[in-house]
Amino acid sequence: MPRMNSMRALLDLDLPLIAVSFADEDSERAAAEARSAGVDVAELRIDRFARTDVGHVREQVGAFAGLPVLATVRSAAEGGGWSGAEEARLELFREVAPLVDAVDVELSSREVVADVIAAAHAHDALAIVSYHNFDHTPDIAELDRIARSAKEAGADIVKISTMATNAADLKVLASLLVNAGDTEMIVIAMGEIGTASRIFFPALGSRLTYTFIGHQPTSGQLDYAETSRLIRRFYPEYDRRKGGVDA
Ligand SMILES: O=C1C[C@@](O)(C(=O)O)C[C@@H](O)[C@@H]1O
Repeated sequence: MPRMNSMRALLDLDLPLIAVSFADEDSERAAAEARSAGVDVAELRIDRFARTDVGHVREQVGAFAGLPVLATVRSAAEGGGWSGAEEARLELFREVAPLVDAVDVELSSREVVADVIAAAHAHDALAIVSYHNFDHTPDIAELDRIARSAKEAGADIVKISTMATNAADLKVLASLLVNAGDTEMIVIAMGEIGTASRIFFPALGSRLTYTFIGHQPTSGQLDYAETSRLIRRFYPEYDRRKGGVDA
């Protein structure tokens, strides 16, 4: 039976969307809180789970039923917690693809990226192809090249998340968004200087902003409550248009 991809339905509204990242701690409670708070997307950071056997991972995804779910198994090479074999990571992606709305795989994960995208597409899940740089923001030519490669690899959404160390970095990332053409993008400037990007890059077309409830995972992130307040403040359409989809 074809299933509805609820993240795609939200994206189609063309509004800023707010994700909260979760590991596998007390998922039933966390999911209930996310549902009642009106979180748009639950990002499951499977790479940060205490256990990654298939049964456990499926159960965790199940706990978030009713919310759009994005599955991430971030490689250690890009700042994630996955240091296991690539084959096992691919297997996890294949297991969750039929259960989730989107997956996030790094462009640099050359061994598995094509297969992860194919697994997502086989189940009508969106493929986010990502690039992270926790050290600096590369120049615009390099970022353009990365974004083009991710798109060519089959990304539905290209995600670029880099450390901003000065105002010029913010401008580089903003120009990437402004010149994205028909490439769907998520662009994040990490670090304290980048905090503004988490609220204002959606105005330039960034499709998702990442937040947390509880412990701050990445420098510069605002928590869900504050993000949600600011998004509502700056995007008056947010509540009005989303109402129809969430119901
Ligand atoms: O890559 C991203 C962006 C992020 O690192 C951030 O800085 O908001 C948070 C991660 O959970 C997510 O997968």
